[in-house]
Amino acid sequence: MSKKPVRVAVTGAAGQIGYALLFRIASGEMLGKDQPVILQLLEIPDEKAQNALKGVIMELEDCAFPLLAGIEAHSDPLQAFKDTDYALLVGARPRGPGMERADLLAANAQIFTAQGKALNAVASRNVKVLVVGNPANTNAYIAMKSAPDLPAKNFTAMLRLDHNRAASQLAAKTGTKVGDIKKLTVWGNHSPTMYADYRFATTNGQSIKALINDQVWNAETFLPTVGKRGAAIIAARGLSSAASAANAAIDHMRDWALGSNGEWVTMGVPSNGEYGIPAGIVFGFPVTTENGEYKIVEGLEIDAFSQECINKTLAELQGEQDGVKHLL
Ligand SMILES: NC(=O)C1=CN([C@@H]2O[C@H](COP(=O)(O)OP(=O)(O)OC[C@H]3O[C@@H](n4cnc5c(N)ncnc54)[C@H](O)[C@@H]3O)[C@@H](O)[C@H]2O)C=CC1
Ligand SMILES: O=C([O-])CC(=O)C(=O)O
Repeated sequence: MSKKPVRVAVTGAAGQIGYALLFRIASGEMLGKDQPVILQLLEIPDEKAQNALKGVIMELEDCAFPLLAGIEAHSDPLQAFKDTDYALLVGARPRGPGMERADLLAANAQIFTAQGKALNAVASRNVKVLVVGNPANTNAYIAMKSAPDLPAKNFTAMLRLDHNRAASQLAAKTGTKVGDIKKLTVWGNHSPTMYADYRFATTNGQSIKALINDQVWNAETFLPTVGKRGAAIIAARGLSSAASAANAAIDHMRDWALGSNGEWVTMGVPSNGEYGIPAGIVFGFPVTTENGEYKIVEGLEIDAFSQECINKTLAELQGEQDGVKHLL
């Protein structure tokens, strides 16, 4: 018997990430080739954005995806999030000329407060939320705080692009295949302060740290390359990462929904105090996933260098959280 369709809400659906994301969700790459989906798409109530969304919907129709059981276009989050099982919050206010970080935080705080409240009011009580729009960790924190009737653990932020970027750099450095890399993680904020940590990672069962054996490369080449990769893409393309961001969103949601088969993946999730990260902070952690739930990998040793990196990214997140405190 065929499965009942699930509802997938995507915000910023007419944007660049949306264009790289929707077709893959509709073809079954996120939730499985046997799972029908209804897409509930949200864009701002602006003629140009709504027209662009119509065009994307026409293209989705023209793909004749057998798993696509319905498509809706909305400009109101209370409609877009109705009964939704999955919510990918991609749309966010980009930084404009002369805008300071605090202005960006305030503009996005408004968006994610409203969307958190709407999820709280109308989404499935088990909705799984992924925040992609930047600043992703803090936006996820705002949405979570604005949705007190939903489980906090259902609000997550996207660190998977950083994880995938790190895996790719390590595969190149060790001359091995990216698919052979296990037990990699990225701690902290989705920003240049994130700490990509390969101390536990293996490739074909061999320790990557032992293979590379070069802390100067780690500190002076690897970490800045992964941390500044978003800026490098913008410099090269004139636009920020879109296909790779959409790919990471698919990876994040697929693993959360369908399981990681015991492998570590990185998710930004609210801390329960693990590794000394204050409860509630949405932080990149190593997790394993099973039966639609994630579990933080605990008990890893944190050495002095790693602690310093974790403290730095935590301090940045706490600064962001302080910057929006008065709005929550
Ligand atoms: N977490 C991560 O790893 C990454 C995050 N990003 C972030 O993802 C976000 C989206 O990126 P792009 O698709 O390239 O941007 P984009 O500007 O091409 O598209 C964003 C879309 O969101 C819409 N939007 C804005 N506010 C909205 C709201 N309140 N409700 C619904 N829709 C809204 C806009 O109309 C626009 O169509 C940006 O914040 C970007 O910085 C990008 C790459 C990686
Ligand atoms: O850097 C940006 O603006 C987009 C982003 O988050 C990334 O590519 O990691």
